[in-house]
Amino acid sequence: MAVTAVKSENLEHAVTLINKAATNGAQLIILPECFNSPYDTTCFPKYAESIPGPTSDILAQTANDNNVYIIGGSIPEIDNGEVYNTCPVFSPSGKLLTKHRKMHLVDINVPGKIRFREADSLSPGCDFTTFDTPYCKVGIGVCYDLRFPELAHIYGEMGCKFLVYPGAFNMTTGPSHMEPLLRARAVDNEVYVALVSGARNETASYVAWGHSTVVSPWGDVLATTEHLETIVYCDIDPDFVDKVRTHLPILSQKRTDMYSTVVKRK
Ligand SMILES: NC(=O)CC(=O)C(=O)O
Repeated sequence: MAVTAVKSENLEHAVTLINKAATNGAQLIILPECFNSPYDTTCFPKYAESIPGPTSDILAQTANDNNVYIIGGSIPEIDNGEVYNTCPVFSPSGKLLTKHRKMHLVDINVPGKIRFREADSLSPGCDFTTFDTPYCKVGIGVCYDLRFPELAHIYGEMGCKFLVYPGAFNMTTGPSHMEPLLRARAVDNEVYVALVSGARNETASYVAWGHSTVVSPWGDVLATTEHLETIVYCDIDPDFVDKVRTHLPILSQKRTDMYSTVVKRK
């Protein structure tokens, strides 16, 4: 999705795209990171709103109108004076099922290329976020969360077969890192993984890499795109997760007598 600086335009446009995807048969629809605001630390406090709030009300109504799940990308959320980068999730009846506040905030400095520090205006989330669908359990991260294998592993342990990351990789990290990270999380945990990005806008302060992609539990790229706005469609087969796990039972072959991933806070 191409995102502009005008929130109302972004919301209207998101609804148009969701309606189109649903008309074409999508049952679970994912928006990109920061779909109602520029991805810019100076914008987050200005665009921030509560959840539930105006943006989440529109997504709830749109989910209900189309009878689809919506993973609402992310929006700057304000709560008790703190601003979070938050992904709200809606059921086909328009119920807010859960929300994921980006747990790992971007703090990168590649000299001469990119310096970006979300903590300049955001606070980190402290919750693991999953929800059930009739198809499978889904785990949510937001963009930089993809870089942390422990989170994906914990979601796998919680029973998720599909991990979804609304994201906005950039022109420095995206070309080298995004697809390998998606494929690694998929193969490590034998799950489907999707990252949904905003379209590239060369005039924005943060230029997104784009390339929204879905990867199978076997590590194959099932669907992807370039950097312009489009809708990427993909069929997910939760039974294929079981098949891969039977053929390559690595998850039960871990040497948990020697190491483990421990959840310290629920
Ligand atoms: N925008 C992000 O959260 C992540 C990113 O750009 C990167 O990990 O690189």
